[in-house]
Amino acid sequence: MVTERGYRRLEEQGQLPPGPRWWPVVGNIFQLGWAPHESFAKLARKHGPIMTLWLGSMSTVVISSSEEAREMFKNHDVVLAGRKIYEAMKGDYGSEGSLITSQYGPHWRMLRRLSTTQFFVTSRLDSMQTVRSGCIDRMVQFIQDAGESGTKAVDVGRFFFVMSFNLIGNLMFSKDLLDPKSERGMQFFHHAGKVMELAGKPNVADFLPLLRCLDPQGIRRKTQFHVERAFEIAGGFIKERIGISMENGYTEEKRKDFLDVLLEFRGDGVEEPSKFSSRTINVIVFEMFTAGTDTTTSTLEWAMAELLHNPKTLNKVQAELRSIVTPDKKMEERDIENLPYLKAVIKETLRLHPPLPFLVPHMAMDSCKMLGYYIPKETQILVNVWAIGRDPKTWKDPLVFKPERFLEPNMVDYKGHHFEFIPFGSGRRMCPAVPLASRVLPLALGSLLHSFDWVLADGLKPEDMDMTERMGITLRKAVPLKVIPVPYKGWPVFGNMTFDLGTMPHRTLAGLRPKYGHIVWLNLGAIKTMYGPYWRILRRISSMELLVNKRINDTAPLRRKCVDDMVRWIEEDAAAALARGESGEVNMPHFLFCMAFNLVGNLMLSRDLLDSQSKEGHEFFDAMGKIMEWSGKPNVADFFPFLKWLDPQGYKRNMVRDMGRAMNLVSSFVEKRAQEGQIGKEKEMFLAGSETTSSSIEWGMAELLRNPELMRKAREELDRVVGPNRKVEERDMDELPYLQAVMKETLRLHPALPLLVPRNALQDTNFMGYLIPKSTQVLVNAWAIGRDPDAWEDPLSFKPERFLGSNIDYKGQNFELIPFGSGRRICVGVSLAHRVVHLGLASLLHSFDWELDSNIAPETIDMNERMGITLRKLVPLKIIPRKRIACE
Ligand code: HEM
Repeated sequence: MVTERGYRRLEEQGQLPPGPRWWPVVGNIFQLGWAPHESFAKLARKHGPIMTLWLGSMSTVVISSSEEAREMFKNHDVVLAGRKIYEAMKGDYGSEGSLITSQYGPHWRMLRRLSTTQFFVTSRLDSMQTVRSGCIDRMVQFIQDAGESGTKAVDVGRFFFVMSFNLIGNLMFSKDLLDPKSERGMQFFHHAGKVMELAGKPNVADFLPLLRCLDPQGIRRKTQFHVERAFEIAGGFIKERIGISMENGYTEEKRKDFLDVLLEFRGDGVEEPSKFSSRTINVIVFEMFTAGTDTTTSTLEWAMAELLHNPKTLNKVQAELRSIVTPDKKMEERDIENLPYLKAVIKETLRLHPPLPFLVPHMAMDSCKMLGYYIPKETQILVNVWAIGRDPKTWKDPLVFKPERFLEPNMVDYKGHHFEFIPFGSGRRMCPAVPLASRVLPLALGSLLHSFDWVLADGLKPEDMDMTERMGITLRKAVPLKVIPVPYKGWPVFGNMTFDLGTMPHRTLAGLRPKYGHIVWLNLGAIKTMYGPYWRILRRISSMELLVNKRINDTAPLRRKCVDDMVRWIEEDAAAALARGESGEVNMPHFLFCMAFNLVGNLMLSRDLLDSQSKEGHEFFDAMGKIMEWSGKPNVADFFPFLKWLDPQGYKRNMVRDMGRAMNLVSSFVEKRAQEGQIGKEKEMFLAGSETTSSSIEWGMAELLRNPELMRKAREELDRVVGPNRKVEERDMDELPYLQAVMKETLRLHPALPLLVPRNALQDTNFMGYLIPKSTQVLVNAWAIGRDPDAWEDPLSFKPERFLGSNIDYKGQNFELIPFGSGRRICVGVSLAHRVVHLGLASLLHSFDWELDSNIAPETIDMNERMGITLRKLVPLKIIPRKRIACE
């Protein structure tokens, strides 16, 4: 065997892996620092990914890159499968019964086989599923009680610890140890906790053999004391269990726990004992607690901390969860496979915060050669998985918490084959409990994210969170995470839903953007369409084939006629009002709507349908106004199908009535004037096409009236191009860039369909790194996009000039301006609408001077919006037309 002095000579000769200079006696101990994983990573940058350190007299090789780890586990796994036993682990109880601390050999093999074939085997884990979900349910309940319904901060780490402890307790003895009623359980918890605390303390006796017998910090003595107490208690549980099983005998139906497995074990009596002594059982039991609780707790606490530190990610993982597990249900283990993002969150947590940053220290069972270096027998081997998980050579933006990286196809997992990500180790000594951890970690985290919304305590901002690490038995968060759990009630709470939407959904949704980013997930209940039947109407028009270009070109004279009619009606209406001694104000939306409606009627049926003076015209307009009112109110029955027949707010009744009125009128026009029998979709087309065009012209007029200087410019351009002696024609449009800019600016600020027409995801889609599950309704907030300060300078000002000399238009190619949508489902009426809005607005400006009532100053024109079928002006624009001499 090589002596210590011998090792050092070998190092000097360059046969041992290189390393920093060491001091006599203490070696490199002073370079350990408070965060050895970090200090070692720093040293490795200088001395290489396989490096020798002297911890006192303990020669240590540190592996710090995936390539070196691959070499170790692939080619030297057996010889490096020993365990370095620390002082605290040594005791009278020895390492005889322990899987973690036993050296590689027959005893270890027997225990390991027991673990993999009995404890963590799928069939046993499946049969104990209810045990796990029970522990997690109790944790949710404890947190709910402690959080006092969303007002009080809780230390989540403590709850995770209790849950993991009880979980192991149940796996071992079918017993909740941490039950206030079980005093012995609480004592066991106390002593086990102390042992873990002591094991995490650096012990000088490990590094300086001379001091070993002195046990200078008393760590060994104290550890032994607590281990003994814990063993006594566990021994009591075991005895009781043996008593019970003698009394009752085991029946086949009884679910076996780990203790049953240990008690029933019968070995060959040669390489393995014929049966386990109670001491061995005690050691194995105790070891499961030490191995399982702190690792699970630390991972879950870090996962929560990272999510709160990255609210968008939190939002995203909750969205995924709540789309897969409805709020009235509990998350179950079988849901995990449908929650790829949640699994990715767990992996990303383990990448950045492996609970055992050096694995459990390995030891060379014999001397060997690795990567050309000599590794003497009994060298301690530390694999710095913390540094490997943050290696910039392997990981892009290694310090950023980005679960998306694990969503890519063929991405790595932690099963020990991808050496860039080995939080559970690899090879023979790899953690045997991976199958258990893969179930518990996502279930525990997912259940908490599903049951509660989480708010940081004391108004702490995510970016101000302290994310420092503290090294104990595992790598924990230095400052315990304090968060307020707000019970999540999901969509059955109507208040929540109404808040989500409001009567101005585009504004509400835009308001969520600063907090949640550009893609926001909302759970709007069970339905797929947000505004019930009206959106469906609009959706249909976009798939109709009626608006083909050729037809539009051929029908220019019809539009001209409809616009002329409008001008004439306005003139007559104003004259009649003046004759009645009124101011001559006309209700613009009424005439605009009639114009647009007739236009569609003419296009489709070659008939005028409305006459502004007719009784039907007024009745129709009134019904339309009512529909707008009803459709502007969110209807709970649209979100909750089971409420449909109740029609709780009576909206549906009213809507059906008014919709019926409008539809009947349309049908009667159609039948009367066109003698057409079956008209289905076309009826809807009338409403949708008329609404969008007329509301756009109304907004354009309103904006120009508010900005007289802009009105003057638009007028000047018209006078110059068209002149006083003829009407505006569609062919003039190319010569009217300012008018076009006015219309673009109007559609930017006031898109008629602010959320476009909702789309449905036809299949699960990965969209910009987010999972959009099949059937999700996708709303594009064109209104918010048009007002985005990142895309538009001074976005809230009406400035047509911004479009002069620019190529931006609304044909679906410039995504900052998409009032008609884009892509396959872009409004099929875009060319028609383009012509109608320009012709309509131009004719109105060219035919009349417009005056406001003398009490109203331009800048005080009410520009509030109202959401109906389209986004209308809340207060209908009423203005006085004065026929322009120029237009005679
Ligand atoms: C987040 C959860 C967990 C992580 C990250 C983790 C990680 C690890 C690591 C890194 C090792 C050492 C591998 C090596 O030395 O090469 C290990 C070993 C071990 N783990 Fe886990 N573990 C977790 C949960 C558990 C649980 C829940 C249990 C038991 C209930 C458990 C039982 C063990 C045992 C018995 C060993 C020793 C294996 C041996 O030496 O052969 N672990 N674990």
